[in-house]
Order: sequence, then structure tokens, then C-alpha cells
Amino acid sequence: MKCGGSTLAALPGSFFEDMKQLQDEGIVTVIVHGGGPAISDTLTKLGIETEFVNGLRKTNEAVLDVVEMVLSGQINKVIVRRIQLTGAAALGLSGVDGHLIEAQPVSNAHEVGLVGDVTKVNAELIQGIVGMGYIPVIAPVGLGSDGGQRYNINADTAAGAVASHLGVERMIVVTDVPGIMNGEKQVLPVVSVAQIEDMIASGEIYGGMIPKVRAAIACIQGKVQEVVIVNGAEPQVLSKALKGEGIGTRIVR
Ligand SMILES: Nc1ncnc2c1ncn2[C@@H]1O[C@H](COP(=O)(O)OP(=O)(O)O)[C@@H](O)[C@H]1O
Ligand SMILES: CC(=O)N[C@@H](CCC(=O)OP(=O)(O)O)C(=O)O
Repeated sequence: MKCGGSTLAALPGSFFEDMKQLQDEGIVTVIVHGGGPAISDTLTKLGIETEFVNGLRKTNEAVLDVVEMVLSGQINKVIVRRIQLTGAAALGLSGVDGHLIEAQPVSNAHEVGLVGDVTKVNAELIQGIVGMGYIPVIAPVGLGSDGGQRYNINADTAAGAVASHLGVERMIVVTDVPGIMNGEKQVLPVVSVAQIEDMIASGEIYGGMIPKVRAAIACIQGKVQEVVIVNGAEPQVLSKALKGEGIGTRIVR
């Protein structure tokens, strides 16, 4: 599951109760989270300018310090605490811990700086954590193959890569809109890869939705069968998405 920064504060306690219920039914959950708005707030408070190029934050070492502090230190622990309040077990880590996410500079690094694309995921570590009964909660900071350089990774991209490397059945993207909407603001129950490309070209899909659909397209080329985009503020979105109860938008091959 990807939990977007846009929706984290609005997630009701029942969202995490639903997750605990699913875990009790034997469904394994792995969370990759964002936190873009909280990073921007802290950068502003610190007087550090911030800018996005095609949905990716321009990142230098000073920005990266804040990204890591907010994602790994603040947001990650809020999610872990909220899961633990339901009685479920959760373990927070970032892509740095145990070389969980290896990254390389994105192709437009000359424009965005220290932003990474995922090259490798330590799936055994995630499976080990799951095997001990914990829900892994992962912040999208990655490490270069030499282990020395950190990279800021878009959380949708990181979640898609984790889903692909784990070979999960389904990725659920939890955000602040009820799904992918067309020009008339109607939520589309199912969209195909071809439709998505048309909607990006026409401008119906823009901004923060672009990395989500790109990550979805990348992951459904492999073992992942579908990606579902849902609004985290709606009741019991997780179980509804898993039980195919016509919620949100399903992205299929
Ligand atoms: N076709 C679309 N349907 C729904 N939302 C869209 C669409 N195109 C762009 N968006 C925007 O994408 C946003 C979600 O992305 P983002 O703000 O990055 O959220 P998150 O923090 O969850 O990753 C929505 O709030 C909406 O403004
Ligand atoms: C490279 C890049 O843009 N990284 C993102 C990481 C957080 C993120 O993606 O959070 P959301 O899911 O809430 O947008 C950032 O710095 O904001």
C-alpha cells in the first residue's frame, strides 16, 4: 500500500482498524508512505526554498536532510504509532535501513539533483519482518549501490518498485481523491494503460496523479495484477478495495 502525504492527517482510526482486521484474516500488508506536504512545511519554516520539476522535488543535501528527518523521523513514526494503537505490530524503517531500497540518480538528475530511481529492493528483509508478524512501514529514502549517497525517491515510485520486487497481487494507492476522475469529475471505475496515456496527453491526468499512474503502469507489467487508487478518508477503503467492492479506480493491463 502507498499512503500519500495528502491524506495522512485525514486518515481516521478506522482505517488502521480495517488494516488490523485484514491482518487477522491473513492478509499481509506492507506500507510505503509519502509526506510531501509535511516536507514542504518544514522546508518553509527553515527558510529553505523548494521547487518541483515534473512532480519531483529539486533536492540538494540541505533539502535531503529535511526529507529524511520528516519522512523517517516524523511521518514514519506517526504511522507506526497509529497502527500499534489498534493492537497490530508495526516496524518503521526507510530504504536506508538494511539497504532496503537501492537507488541510482534519475535520468534528469541535472534538473532535480539528488532524486533516485529504484534499482533494487531487499525483499528478503521485508519478508523477514512480515514473517515476525510486523507490518513494515517504509519511508522512501534510498541508498546508492556504494552505500554512501542518499536519494530522495517519489513515494509512488518507491511503492511501485517495492510491490514489483515483492511480487504482490495488488497495490492500493491511498490518496485524497476518490480515484482517477475524467474531465467531468466522474470517477472512472477501471482504466487501462492505453486510456491513461490518452488522459495524460489531454491533461485530464496531471500533477501528483502522474507519478501514481506511471508507477501503476510499471508494476502491472510484472506480477502485480492490479493497482487500486482510493480515498483514505472513505470508510473501510482497504477491505472494500480488496474485496472488489467497486471502490476507487482499478488500473489493469
Ligand atoms: N485525473 C485525476 N483524477 C484525480 N486526481 C487528479 C487527477 N489528475 C490530477 N489529480 C490530482 O492528484 C492529486 C493526488 O496526488 P498528490 O497530491 O500527489 O497526492 P499524494 O500525496 O496522495 O501522493 C489529487 O489531489 C488531484 O489534485
Ligand atoms: C523526489 C520527490 O519528489 N520526493 C518526495 C517524497 C515524498 C512523497 O512522494 O510524498 P507524497 O506521496 O505525499 O507526494 C518529496 O520530496 O516530496
